[in-house]
Amino acid sequence: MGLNSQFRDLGISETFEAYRDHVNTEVLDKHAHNIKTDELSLTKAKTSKDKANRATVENVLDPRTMRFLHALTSRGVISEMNGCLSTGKEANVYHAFSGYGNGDDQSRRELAIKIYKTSILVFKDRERYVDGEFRFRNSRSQHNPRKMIKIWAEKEFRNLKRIHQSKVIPAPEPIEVKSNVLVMEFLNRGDGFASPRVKDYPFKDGEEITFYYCTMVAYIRLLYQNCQLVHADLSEYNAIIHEKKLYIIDVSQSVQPEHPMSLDFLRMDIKNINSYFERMAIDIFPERIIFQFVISETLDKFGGDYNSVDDLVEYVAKTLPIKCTPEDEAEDGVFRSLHLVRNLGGLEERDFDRFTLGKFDLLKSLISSDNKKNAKNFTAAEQFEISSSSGEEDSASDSEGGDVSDSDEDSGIEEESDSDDSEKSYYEKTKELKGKKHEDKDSKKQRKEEAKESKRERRKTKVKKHVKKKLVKKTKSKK
Ligand SMILES: Nc1ncnc2c1ncn2[C@@H]1O[C@H](COP(=O)(O)OP(=O)(O)OP(=O)(O)O)[C@@H](O)[C@H]1O
Ligand SMILES: [Mg+2]
Repeated sequence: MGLNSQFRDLGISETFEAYRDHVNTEVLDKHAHNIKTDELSLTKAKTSKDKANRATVENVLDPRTMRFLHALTSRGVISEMNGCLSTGKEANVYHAFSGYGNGDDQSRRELAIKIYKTSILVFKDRERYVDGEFRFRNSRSQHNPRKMIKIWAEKEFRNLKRIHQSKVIPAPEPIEVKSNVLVMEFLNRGDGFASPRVKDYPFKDGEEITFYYCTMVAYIRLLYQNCQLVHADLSEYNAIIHEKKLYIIDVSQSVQPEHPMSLDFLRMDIKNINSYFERMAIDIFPERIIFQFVISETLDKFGGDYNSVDDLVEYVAKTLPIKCTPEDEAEDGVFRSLHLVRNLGGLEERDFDRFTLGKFDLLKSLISSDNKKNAKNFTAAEQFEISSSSGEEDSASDSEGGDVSDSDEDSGIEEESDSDDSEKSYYEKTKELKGKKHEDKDSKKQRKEEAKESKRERRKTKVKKHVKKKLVKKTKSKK
């Protein structure tokens, strides 16, 4: 079955011209009652014209969008517009052709056209992805949804371009962007159908599933390290298997690592990918371990090429430990609830509350193998904040020479606490057991005494909570 019949089944098989006429008629029919045909009043006429121009069909094809499509046709970017491949919450994706040849003509090419919906509601929660993006600092128009959508389409175009040009991760080639219309390469299965999403791919066996899982994990790292991006909506729906290769799509919401929420998005991506592959009944890796694998600049015992997908996939498959025990699950549970803070700029008031509840962690304590290096990366002011807000972390490294697992264990989880062991979370306890299981009674006692003493000392010079808040506010307002 060819594309045309595929689209016929969808009820759409018109060429672009016919399609446009059809759509325009629909718009007229739908909004005829709004268009005044009686006596002309200048102000009223203006309103009516405005309404008709903004009326949308399927939330996508409003007359403005049709004009952009027409402009792309006039410029030869699109020669023929076909049916709809996907109607989503935020965008519809259409199939189209460029060029006029009949198969053997090189210029004839299949395209995927993603048209962002111009309805306002859907885009409401999207600001958080654009907010905090350095690249979009001047172009944010959060009060104008149409401008917002334009930014959104441009963002997807730029992100796609970045990924495509990196040549390390396959992605559809971006071709054009015009307002809310994005033109890109169409990933074709070869028989007229779009290549399947991971969700729909008919995997042969567990080995094949594991291969794509490890590839996905390697891609998350490459996206972060090479493309400087966190996908932020990664799932089995937003990856396509095309010619046996995994392609990443739908990158409009992707952010750079500097984005204040990038680490939260990264953690969410890892969770989504893990939960899909877990359902596919293969062994998966702990989320925290994948997180660490993604953000660590260098990898332990890695002799391969950091730009090579194959080398990274091999490393992932051979090196990352399998998630198998209830403790692993518990650790991931805590990992998901940690508030990830990259630096002072990301500190919020709620951090202090979370901190006292034991849910606070700092990036540097999350990635144990990068601990020392990251600690050095904090500026003096940041160090001050960190030490004043996470006393235990410092006391641990003071008293124990900054030993990696120890500072990890004590990473500021009980700031104000005179809390005893019973108040500690399951996670802290298991971590402690793991880190200190070879310690004898006396040295344990001594270590605890030292820690208590150092806590006592620290309390004497402790910065009060309200002072800390003020300090953070000051730092923020300086930015
Ligand atoms: N370049 C492409 N080639 C082939 N198929 C594509 C291409 N781009 C998108 N698709 C198909 O269209 C679907 C929707 O695309 P995409 O994920 O980019 O839109 P979306 O923003 O997720 O829409 P929504 O989230 O609202 O569902 C994909 O799942 C995929 O099946
Ligand atoms: Mg999608």
